[in-house]
Amino acid sequence: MKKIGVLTSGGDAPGMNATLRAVVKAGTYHNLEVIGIEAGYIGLLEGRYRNLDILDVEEIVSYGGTIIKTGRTKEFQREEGFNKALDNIKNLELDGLVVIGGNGSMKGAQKLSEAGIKVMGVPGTIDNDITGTDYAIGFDTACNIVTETVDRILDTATALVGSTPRVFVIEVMGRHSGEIAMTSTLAGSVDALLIPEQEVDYDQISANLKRKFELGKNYGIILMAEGVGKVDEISRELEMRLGFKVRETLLGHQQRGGRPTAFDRVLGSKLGAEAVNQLVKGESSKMVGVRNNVVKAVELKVVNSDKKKFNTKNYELTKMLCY
Ligand SMILES: Nc1ncnc2c1ncn2[C@@H]1O[C@H](COP(=O)(O)OP(=O)(O)O)[C@@H](O)[C@H]1O
Ligand SMILES: O=P(O)(O)OC[C@H]1O[C@](O)(COP(=O)(O)O)[C@@H](O)[C@@H]1O
Repeated sequence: MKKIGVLTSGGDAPGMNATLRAVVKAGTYHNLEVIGIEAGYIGLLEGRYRNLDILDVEEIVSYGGTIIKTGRTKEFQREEGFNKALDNIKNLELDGLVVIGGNGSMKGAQKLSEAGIKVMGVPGTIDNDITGTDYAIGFDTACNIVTETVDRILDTATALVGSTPRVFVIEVMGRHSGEIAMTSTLAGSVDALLIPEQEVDYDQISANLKRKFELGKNYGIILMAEGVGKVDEISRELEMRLGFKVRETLLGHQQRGGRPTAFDRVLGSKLGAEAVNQLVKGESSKMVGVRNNVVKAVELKVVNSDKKKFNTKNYELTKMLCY
């Protein structure tokens, strides 16, 4: 093995740069040339790439985003585009490819491996919705940003006394996954959680809030994942039941920016280096992940065959903490 490629794909996630640094460092350590492919599968289609050496990545461990850019492209999923990508991998004479990304990216990685390319996946998505790993790179940073937002809203919620209680609904990312909202509910002072994995019961939420208001609490904080609906519509539903104005916060892409937490830097460093170690050992068609604090490689076909198991224990705990 002489030359490997690396790309970041799908939604960017804080910690992708720490992962890239580890890939380049581990590759260089193993005497490999490392090629950074730009903008995910777009770079494979368009032949956009550059050499990465240790000086390119020396300082990036603390940066958000990804220095080689990420991207989404439907063309890669079509036969013609996919074949173009395969030709470019062959022209580049890559002996292996590290794909850092989310669920869609892992599906693309599996297709490449089925076409004979030696591929190793690394889970990178703030959504933490990938089977085969307890944590994906970026999730911890996103949860910290959401937790800080809840703390800030809590300060203003508790400071101002009005004629009616003040209720705040915060929409966080997660089209298909409530992981960010659920974990941040465990971390902050939250009264209700709305996630796409569970049916939303507006009556139960407003009854719980009213019970707390009767106890003397004069505010409420609700976290909802974007997969449940729009924050303004959810707020109107709650207003109808509560009988007063509900305030909305749409957190958006702030959750994907800024410096990665130490957790995400360490995770990215471990998984990036392990992806290269696995390729050097001759392994392929796998994704490196962390299970019970141990770094392990899982077959991509297992990763892609199942939706990540919902953490029922965490959900039960949120019900108690929100009560
Ligand atoms: N089923 C698939 N087969 C092949 N490639 C895919 C598939 N799904 C997604 N991809 C590729 O992976 C890219 C990233 O996927 P996407 O779902 O947008 O992000 P993420 O990897 O973060 O989940 C897509 O733009 C597409 O090029
Ligand atoms: O940046 P975009 O294209 O608006 O995408 C937003 C989506 O990307 C994410 O931040 C990350 O999703 P992926 O990692 O699966 O791409 C989602 O939470 C969010 O719904």
